Amino acid sequence: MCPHAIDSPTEAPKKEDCVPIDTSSPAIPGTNGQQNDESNRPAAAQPQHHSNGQAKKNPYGPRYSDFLSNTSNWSIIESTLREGEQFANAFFTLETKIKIAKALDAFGVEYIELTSPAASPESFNDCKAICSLGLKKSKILTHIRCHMDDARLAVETGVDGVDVVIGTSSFLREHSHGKDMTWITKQAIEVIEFVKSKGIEIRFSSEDSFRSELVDLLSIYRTVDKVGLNRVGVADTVGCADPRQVYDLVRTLRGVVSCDIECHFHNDTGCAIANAYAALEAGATHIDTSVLGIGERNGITPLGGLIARMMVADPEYVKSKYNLHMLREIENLVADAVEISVPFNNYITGFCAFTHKAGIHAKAILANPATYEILNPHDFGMSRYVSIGHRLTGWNAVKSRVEQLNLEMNDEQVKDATAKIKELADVKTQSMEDVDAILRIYHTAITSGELQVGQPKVLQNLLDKHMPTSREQSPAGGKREPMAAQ
Ligand SMILES: CC(=O)SCCNC(=O)CCNC(=O)[C@H](O)C(C)(C)COP(=O)(O)OP(=O)(O)OC[C@H]1O[C@@H](n2cnc3c(N)ncnc32)[C@H](O)[C@@H]1OP(=O)(O)O
Ligand SMILES: O=C(O)CCC(=O)C(=O)O
Ligand SMILES: [Zn+2]
Repeated sequence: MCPHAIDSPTEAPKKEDCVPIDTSSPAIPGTNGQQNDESNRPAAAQPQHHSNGQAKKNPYGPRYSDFLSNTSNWSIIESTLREGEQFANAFFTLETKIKIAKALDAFGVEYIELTSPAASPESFNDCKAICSLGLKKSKILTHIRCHMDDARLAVETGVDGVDVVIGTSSFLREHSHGKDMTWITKQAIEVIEFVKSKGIEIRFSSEDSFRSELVDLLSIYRTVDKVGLNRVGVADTVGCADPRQVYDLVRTLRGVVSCDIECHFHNDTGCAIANAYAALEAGATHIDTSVLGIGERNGITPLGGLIARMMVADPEYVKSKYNLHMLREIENLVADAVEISVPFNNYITGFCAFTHKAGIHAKAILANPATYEILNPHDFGMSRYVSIGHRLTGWNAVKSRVEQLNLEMNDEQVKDATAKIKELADVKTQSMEDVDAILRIYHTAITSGELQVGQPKVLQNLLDKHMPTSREQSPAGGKREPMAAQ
């Protein structure tokens, strides 16, 4: 963790306290060796097949009634280097911006949005420098006010497109720029015509769309669409919208404009990913993201969270477009740059995103990972873990470890050893090393005849002799829950 982290870190993960089940774990009985067999994953993550060989429909994909849905046809406008720069802790040097831009390009985002060149001389220079990188996949956009001075600067930088924004809600019309809809419309047309005349892409967006009058929104969007532009944007600037409101507005807008529709969602009330999904269902074409969701206040739709959601809707489409194994690297890069930790519960890459703990879950996961996983960690270069050294463990999970350790034990013996692990874990969580030692001591004693099934006291004496720390209290009096995996 970086020294100036503003996140309150949870306890460091302990990968060694878990059983990695991706690599060599043998099957548990009665499961036909399927614990790592991803072909067993249901339609949520891959199409299933009828006996006639035809692919079954993904139950999480669009339904026939979703004729507007673009959940299998959408693009990312990655705004870490614009919205993300508005995050309280962000300061990006040109070197860092270049690293982030190259990583996003390698990941495969369609667009990278940069801070306005009007913000400062360095912002102007950085914009030019990133445009001259010649990225392979991502087009470069910059984000400006609806103002000719900003537009002139923007086109000088060499960007592929310009994202223009102006507030249309009464809040912003009164307190931000003080202009009415007539002025906004006239100004928008002038800026759009100018940017178009330079042969680059142009998008017009209404800031604070969800607190704007619908009639104002539809009127200005219809006007700019007639003028001709690449996209119009809808922005939930204060994070007030819910998925139903988003669906309704985007569906209405889809009937009014013929250009693409971009959407931008703040996460103040926790709806940023759901709103992005609802927007795509209603016919939006582009979603704004930032890495880890960083942005003004608590940020916007996170790149990883959007990917997680869209993988469920159409895994093959997402995999075909993006280099998913890079997600963790990009998140670490940005987390370091803005001096935060990746949250423990982060989508896909959080340290426990693919760690299974409770015995009931562990048994089923070992039989078929799709039982308790809607996403496959392998798709993102991640591993799955089963945590067993705690009081919620079960004999099936312990048996899987016994087999990994190549110890010959029957089910009765495994259950007996499991009871001991649970007894000890009632006092303190057992590390993977502890669990392995208990199992080895148990195995040796049972094989030599020193121990019989159902003799917990004899077993405890053996553990006291060979593993004197086995009953030690944890510093928190045995109440501390384990951290499971990395
Ligand atoms: C919701 C969003 O995230 S929108 C994007 C936000 N991004 C930024 O603000 C980029 C960084 N900003 C900056 O560097 C500065 O604010 C600048 C360079 C854009 C402007 O700086 P200043 O000229 O000092 O003005 P200041 O920031 O105090 O106020 C904003 C000005 O822009 C005007 N304005 C605000 N929004 C818009 C808009 N969308 N279109 C046109 N003008 C606008 C305001 O009326 C105000 O003008 P004023 O100088 O006549 O009062
Ligand atoms: O340009 C846009 O569409 C969005 C601007 C923005 O960051 C916001 O409104 O929150
Ligand atoms: Zn924003």
